Amino acid sequence: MAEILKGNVVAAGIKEKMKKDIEELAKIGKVPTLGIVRLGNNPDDISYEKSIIKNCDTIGIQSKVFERNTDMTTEELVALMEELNKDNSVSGVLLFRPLPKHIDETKIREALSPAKDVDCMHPINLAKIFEGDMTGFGPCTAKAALEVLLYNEVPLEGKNVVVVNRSMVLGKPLVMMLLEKNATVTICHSRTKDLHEITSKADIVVTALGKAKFFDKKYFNEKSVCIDVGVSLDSEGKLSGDINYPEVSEMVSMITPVPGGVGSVTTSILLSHVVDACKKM
Ligand SMILES: Nc1nc(=O)c2c([nH]1)NC[C@@H]1CN(c3ccc(C(=O)N[C@@H](CCC(=O)O)C(=O)O)cc3)C=[N+]21
Repeated sequence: MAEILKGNVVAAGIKEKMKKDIEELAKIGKVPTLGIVRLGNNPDDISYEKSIIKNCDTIGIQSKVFERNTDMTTEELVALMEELNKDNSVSGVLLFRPLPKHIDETKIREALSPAKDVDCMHPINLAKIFEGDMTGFGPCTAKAALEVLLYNEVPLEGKNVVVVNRSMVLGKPLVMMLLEKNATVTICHSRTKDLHEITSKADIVVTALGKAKFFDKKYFNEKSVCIDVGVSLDSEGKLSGDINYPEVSEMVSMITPVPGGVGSVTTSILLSHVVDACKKM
């Protein structure tokens, strides 16, 4: 049986530090506030939003949801970002991605002020990650996957890590963060041939496909450390990760569950960024 790497213990440490900061801010009349921009009703956006609002409420951070239709234009979304930049009652902004195909993501990324960019979509903040500077706002999901590995003292130096995701939200920045820890990294994606041949030879596999229960036993070995970042609904409508959990957890050495794994850490990291953004305002 694999060791189950739960997110709540990792998140608890992050929240503890945050609470002290929120108390200090309250003394000077400041309440950290997150603006959430959501286009449409993607299940993984909704799942993240629920987790964010629940955590904001318990920890004393304000959240404001800006819900818009998926047919919104690039210009309208740029205008919303500019409005939020000027809004002194908003400390940080999260825009759910991927965006609808007709939206020009480049323009949107540049529209948000880097100081409010708590999920690292502005090119300036991303560039820092690619230069090996981990001091700014990194992408929350990528940071969460790394935090789970660090908290559980999984060795990274010289290890083979395969990341199945090539997005700017997760795969590409995570690979840069792992390089900083001296891991040997491989990115796989939808056109990768014989994916299981590559993942089953790795020490650590990070999955983020958004295909419920896609990865079965043949993708892993007995020593595999499995970090499941996928969030989607299975055929019964239940929240599920990319990994066929019951089957795979019998075989590998460590695995994160969904829900209750990386997701809960992602939320805490996002909120800690909101607190940091508020401190600098
Ligand atoms: N710009 C951007 N950054 C993201 O980081 C991002 C995004 N867009 N789009 C959507 C995906 C999805 N995602 C989740 C994070 C946490 C949970 C989470 O905390 N889930 C809870 C369960 C919540 C429930 O029960 O519904 C858990 O895993 O325990 C879920 C999903 C981040 N994403």
